[in-house]
Amino acid sequence: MSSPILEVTCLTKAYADRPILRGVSFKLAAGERAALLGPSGSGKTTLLNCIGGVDRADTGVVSIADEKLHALDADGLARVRRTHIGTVFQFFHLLPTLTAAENVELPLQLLGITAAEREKRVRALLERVGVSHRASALPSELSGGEMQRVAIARAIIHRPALLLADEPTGNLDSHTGEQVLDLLAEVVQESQAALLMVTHSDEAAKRCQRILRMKDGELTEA
Ligand SMILES: Nc1ncnc2c1ncn2[C@@H]1O[C@H](COP(=O)(O)OP(=O)(O)OP(=O)(O)O)[C@@H](O)[C@H]1O
Repeated sequence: MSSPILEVTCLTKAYADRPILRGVSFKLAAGERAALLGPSGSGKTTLLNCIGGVDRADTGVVSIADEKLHALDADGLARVRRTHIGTVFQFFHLLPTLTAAENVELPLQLLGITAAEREKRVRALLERVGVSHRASALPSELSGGEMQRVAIARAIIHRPALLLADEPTGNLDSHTGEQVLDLLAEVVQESQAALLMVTHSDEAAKRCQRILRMKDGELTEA
């Protein structure tokens, strides 16, 4: 069997001596979609941040596409994040002074992809996520659903192995949220990325094959 895209082993993290993650272990394979559920304050975002290289775990191992995060310096971590990880946030986090197309293009610029190739891929992906007619719009001119479609395109444009989503529908009405969830599931399926999605939404969890639950710093699988 091929090695997992994401392997988390015995991860621990404390804030001011208060344990938040108490030995979290799980694996995700290519094409797998996992919902991460749990009460507020149970450590879901902390876990996502340690996996995404935004925060460092105290002990334990996060391995993404066979790269062990704790062994990397800041440059190495930035490289792994640019290459292997895409992230979708609740509040979209689009850069306000860039157009939709420029936001989506950004990860490819960071990877040094040529302008011609960037333009081709951005155009095709905006088409795929249903916002090609809004390519020249600034984020402030987009609806919430359009912003999240653009953000999803930005998260997958560089074909990452791992997609992290933190409450991707938390700021959308339920109908728009369901459309965005369908899109997210489809693009993950098409790209065979692994998806780890923090959510409080049953609708979001339904679209995942695996349900992981955080409780008191420990992870269990339903
Ligand atoms: N930088 C930090 N410094 C200190 N404590 C923190 C920090 N970040 C998070 N915490 C605490 O760690 C605990 C877990 O937070 P986390 O955001 O991971 O929970 P969560 O499960 O994602 O919650 P929610 O569902 O409300 O977003 C909380 O009690 C939070 O206050």
